[in-house]
Amino acid sequence: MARKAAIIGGGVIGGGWAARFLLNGWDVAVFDPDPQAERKIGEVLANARAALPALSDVPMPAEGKLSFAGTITEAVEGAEYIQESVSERLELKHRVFAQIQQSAPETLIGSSTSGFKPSELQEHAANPGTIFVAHPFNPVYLLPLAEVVPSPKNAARDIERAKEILREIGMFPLHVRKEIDAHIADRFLEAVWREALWLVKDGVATTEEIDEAIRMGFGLRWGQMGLFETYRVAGGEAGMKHFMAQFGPCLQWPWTKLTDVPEFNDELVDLIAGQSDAQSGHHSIRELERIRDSNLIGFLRALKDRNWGAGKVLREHDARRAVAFHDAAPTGAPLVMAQMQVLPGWIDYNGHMTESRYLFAASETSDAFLRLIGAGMDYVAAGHSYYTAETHIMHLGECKLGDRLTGTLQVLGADEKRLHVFIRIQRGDEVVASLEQMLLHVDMKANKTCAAAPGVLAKLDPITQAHKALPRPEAAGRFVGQRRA
Ligand SMILES: NC(=O)C1=CN([C@@H]2O[C@H](COP(=O)(O)OP(=O)(O)OC[C@H]3O[C@@H](n4cnc5c(N)ncnc54)[C@H](O)[C@@H]3O)[C@@H](O)[C@H]2O)C=CC1
Ligand SMILES: C[N+](C)(C)CC(=O)CC(=O)[O-]
Repeated sequence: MARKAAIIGGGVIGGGWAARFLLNGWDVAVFDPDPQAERKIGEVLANARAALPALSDVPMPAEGKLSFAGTITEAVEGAEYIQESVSERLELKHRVFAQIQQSAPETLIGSSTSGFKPSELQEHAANPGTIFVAHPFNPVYLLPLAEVVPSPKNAARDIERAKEILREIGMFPLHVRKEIDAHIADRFLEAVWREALWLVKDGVATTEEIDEAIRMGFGLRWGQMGLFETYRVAGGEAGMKHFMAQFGPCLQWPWTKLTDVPEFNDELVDLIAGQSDAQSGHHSIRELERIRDSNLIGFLRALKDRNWGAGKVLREHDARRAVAFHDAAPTGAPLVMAQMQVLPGWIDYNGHMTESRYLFAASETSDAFLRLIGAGMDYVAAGHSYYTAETHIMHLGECKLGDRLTGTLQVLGADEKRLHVFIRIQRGDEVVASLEQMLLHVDMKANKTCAAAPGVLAKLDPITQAHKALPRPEAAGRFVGQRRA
């Protein structure tokens, strides 16, 4: 029998909660008077089904059953857990809690509220001790954080049970020990939001410039080390105390319109530095720098794979250097088309780079070559592309975490429809894998081969001719299991 959660309020956030519970195997009953609620939740659920499983490396549980209740009473019947996500109006939340507790007086109720304190939510409640804050972040089905904020009226065992339920659906329940308006995260968001509104209002920056300032810089840092660990590293080997000493005086400078700041004194420095030492002191600064850099490489590669934000910048930089490199460099050698680093997610249970990542590395190499000859994303968007029809991979060496790899490409032959290449994945001068591939040029709409565009062939031909002078790789034409000479 699946466990049941009740979602009261099925908008942006309630829909996300419903998806999070459903995809983790819970049955979900939603109550929302909006006649569009079922459609809207269906759209959120479609997003979640397309996204959440991609984060899992184990099979997802069977999806729970979704139902839409006609009343709050029907929704909460038999529910083990209730999440309230109605509009951010305190009197509305009070009314909803009262309706819930008429039929479920003992069931835990998490509120998605962005800013009300639990003690405010609990006012007038028949059983205030079951109401607490469980504040999520949009999209709830992907972002794990839920700020769990109790008041003294909540029993510790109830809060621990609520936190365990949130963990079971893949969330990170951050226990906020002292209730305050907007909890922890929303206070940061509000501070940044208000400063951003001033910058736009005063004509200092546009919304786009502010977003670029975030996602090209500190946004990447905050996503993997937050604020304090980032600044600890920024303090260099002298750590947080040095950082505080250097940047403490800034608190008196007009660096923000938020002017209510704590007095900068030794007590504050010792408090911050002491907690930073307790949080991160088990790593040296150099270790933190390597962890930071490895995390940022993973983030940036993920963004590059999607050609988004800072990843778009990386792709554009590659394209510029590729053209410059190949315009200048003689094409009488295999073309160096890709550089990559073996990331933690590439390591398999044998402790080395997993086999599929060699094909990924070759794909990065061939994709870069296709961009070089004008058959990149814009060419694909116009309806033509090269599809890989055949690959022979030879695994020649083990790659380990952190190895820096290079992908080179040699054209073995080409005509208007076919592109026959030999790719080497190298660690320095060592070839750790070779891949012989045949790619076919395709009309994607007709889904059949066709001649490549004259502009593409014009860029491909000189490389093909130049590569005829290269020695044919010994492994070219081999079949699987063929004995080596
Ligand atoms: N939108 C966001 O980025 C975030 C919002 N929150 C919080 O989540 C809560 C919901 O916000 P959103 O989902 O963004 O708002 P929303 O406007 O998308 O959804 C609110 C839903 O409540 C429904 N509703 C209104 N009265 C109701 C009632 N008596 N019974 C049941 N449903 C009722 C509405 O029909 C609507 O579908 C708010 O407390 C908000 O502060 C929390 C985190 C992020
Ligand atoms: C803007 N906001 C206050 C609704 C933001 C949140 O509450 C959390 C989030 O998802 O950013």
